[in-house]
Amino acid sequence: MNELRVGLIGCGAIGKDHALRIQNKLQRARIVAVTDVVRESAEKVAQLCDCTVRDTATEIIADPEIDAVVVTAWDPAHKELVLECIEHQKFVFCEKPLATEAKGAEEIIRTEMQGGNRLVQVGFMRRYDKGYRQMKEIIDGGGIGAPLLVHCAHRNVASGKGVTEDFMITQTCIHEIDLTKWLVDDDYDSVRCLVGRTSKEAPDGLRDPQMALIRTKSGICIDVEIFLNARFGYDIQCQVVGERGTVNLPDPSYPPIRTEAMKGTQLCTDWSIRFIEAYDVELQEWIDNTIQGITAGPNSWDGYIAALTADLLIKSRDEGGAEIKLNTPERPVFYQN
Ligand SMILES: NC(=O)c1ccc[n+]([C@@H]2O[C@H](COP(=O)([O-])OP(=O)(O)OC[C@H]3O[C@@H](n4cnc5c(N)ncnc54)[C@H](O)[C@@H]3O)[C@@H](O)[C@H]2O)c1
Ligand SMILES: O[C@H]1[C@H](O)[C@@H](O)[C@H](O)[C@@H](O)[C@H]1O
Repeated sequence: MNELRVGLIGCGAIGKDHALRIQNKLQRARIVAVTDVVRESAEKVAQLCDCTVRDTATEIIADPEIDAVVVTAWDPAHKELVLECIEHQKFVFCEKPLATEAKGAEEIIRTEMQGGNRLVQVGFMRRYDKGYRQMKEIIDGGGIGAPLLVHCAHRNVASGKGVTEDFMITQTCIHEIDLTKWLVDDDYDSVRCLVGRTSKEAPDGLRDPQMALIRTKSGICIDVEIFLNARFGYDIQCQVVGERGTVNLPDPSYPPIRTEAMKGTQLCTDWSIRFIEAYDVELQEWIDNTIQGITAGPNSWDGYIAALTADLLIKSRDEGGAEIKLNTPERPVFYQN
């Protein structure tokens, strides 16, 4: 196969971005069809990509002329769409989270293993970001000694419409849940989630910010600030403290400006720009691997462990911040890269 024929399900913000990057920017793939429960959204993207619109997701997944599927529908739809892809033995790139609860992700790994072929990649794109990759290289090379602590902040300008407290964990913190495990190469042992004073900027019913605390099996302590209504910018921070030094995630580079007795640099205001290069690298690698019939990158097992961790963070938060043990199951050989 020289070119991957891709069908995309969910034509909202990231669906449109991914469709356009596959169509115009990346190599060896083409969007052939899109769908969305809101037909107008699919039509807009189809027009931009010069491809067809299908009435249902099944018409994409079951089409023998489509080699692989990109799922960019909203979180609660992921599980069923991925299961349907597995049923048709179709390669699928699913945006995070793989499922909104661990039991959904568990069903996916069971079905995928029964089918005998690894087909799923989960959109944990931070692993493809240059800054995080540089940090990992330094940590793995022993550049700061053994990691002891990880400090993360995940700040959005504003919570989107309909965002719930559970989404703060399953949709936002899920990035750090996957990322820090990968960064320090350790499994999680226990979690806590604390809620303190809520910002007046947060909408009613959303206790924002929240703080996730995770301890790994080797004893590394990780804190993650989740702040959806931080207002000042889209600000992603990460620092790993080791026995002999620290390493920080570099901020995106912008020219320093001096004006009106102030100096500074611009800040991003959303994820689509902050991680634009990571999305490009992630999807290009997915395309290249899929053409060869390989799945690499974050797989369903990573999606499952992330969902399990998220479930327990929510439970801890709802129980007033109690520490909860994880008892992570061993990664099956099937899911070892
Ligand atoms: N990796 C990242 O950094 C990143 C960034 C943004 C969004 N996401 C994830 O991507 C997904 C989409 O996010 P978004 O910001 O584009 O949201 P969005 O609300 O802008 O778009 C979601 C689209 O999916 C459609 N949809 C919902 N259920 C559907 C179904 N069953 N079949 C077909 N279409 C369906 C909606 O009509 C909407 O057009 C979410 O799961 C989100 O968590 C990931
Ligand atoms: O909080 C948002 C995150 O910062 C983004 O990276 C996306 O994952 C988006 O879906 C979340 O709502």
